[in-house]
Amino acid sequence: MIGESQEFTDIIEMSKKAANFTSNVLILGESGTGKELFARSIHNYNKPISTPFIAINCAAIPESLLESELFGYEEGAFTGAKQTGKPGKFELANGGTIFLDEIGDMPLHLQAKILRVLQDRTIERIGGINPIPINVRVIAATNKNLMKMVENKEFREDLYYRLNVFNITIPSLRERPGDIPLLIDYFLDMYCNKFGVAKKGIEAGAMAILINHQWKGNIRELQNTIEYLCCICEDDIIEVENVRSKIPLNDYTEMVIKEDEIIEIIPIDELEKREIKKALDKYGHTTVGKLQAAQALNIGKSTLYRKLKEYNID
Ligand SMILES: Nc1ncnc2c1ncn2[C@@H]1O[C@H](COP(=O)(O)OP(=O)(O)OP(=O)(O)O)[C@@H](O)[C@H]1O
Repeated sequence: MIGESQEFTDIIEMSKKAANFTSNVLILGESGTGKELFARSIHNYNKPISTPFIAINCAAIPESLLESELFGYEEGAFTGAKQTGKPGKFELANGGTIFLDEIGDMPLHLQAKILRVLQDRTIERIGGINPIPINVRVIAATNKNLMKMVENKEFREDLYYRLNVFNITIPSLRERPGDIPLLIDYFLDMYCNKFGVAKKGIEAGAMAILINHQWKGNIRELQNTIEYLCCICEDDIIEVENVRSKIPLNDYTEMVIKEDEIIEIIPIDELEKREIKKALDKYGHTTVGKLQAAQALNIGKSTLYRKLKEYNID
């Protein structure tokens, strides 16, 4: 997990605390901020590898199937039910963690059922008659404003408080721009390694655009951008032009790049070489031209000849 900003280290500390208990955790944050990564990390911390972690995306499953996915069903519970019945995600997560992703999309009638599971610590398969005891920790996540949903009666208040024992609110990337260079370095390493090329560097201007971009898709968008840059940049250094092909400049980044160009530092020998070439272009490469060039540069003729040799000019 990459990040050194105060905002990030604070939630890492909170996650470590949560990981030491089996209390429920609610992870909030915009899309792509790392909610699933946090959920998996909280689950994995200090636990045997065999402890189950079962994830379900409540927004990706049609409402009609969600109930049977969560709670399972008994043989012949409904038309199309498998002969043998099927355990639900809660049962599969027994002894471990169920990760309810996009909990804000959970229909109200299923919210009531989940609340019952958390209170009674038992589940009932659809069509089943015997409650099955379960011991599961719930980690739920959403990018919706759950508190507002509670106010609007779209999310059950009692379930909200049951889930919100530990609250991890992940700040957006815009709120912690200091972490962007670290993440860029991490993803450059990852993708250059994956594509079997030497690790690429990044020009200061290109870095300025990336740091100042709005990153509405957060770390996921940054990750995809770095993957793209590793693919299209054929040189060792990712330049402004490469980044511009993906991220349009805004007024601010345009200004930052201009400033960067203005204060570009040129090594002294490079500067000397450029000025000598300029003088020779002006006066010509003849003996007389070289004499005039040396005078214009305010150096002796023999110094000019020495430098021509040193810089391999002429
Ligand atoms: N701190 C981090 N360090 C390194 N990689 C990260 C970090 N946070 C997130 N990522 C990476 O960013 C991508 C998106 O993360 P993840 O899927 O956990 O976000 P999410 O908030 O669950 O997204 P969504 O809301 O869309 O489900 C993943 O590839 C994840 O590995």
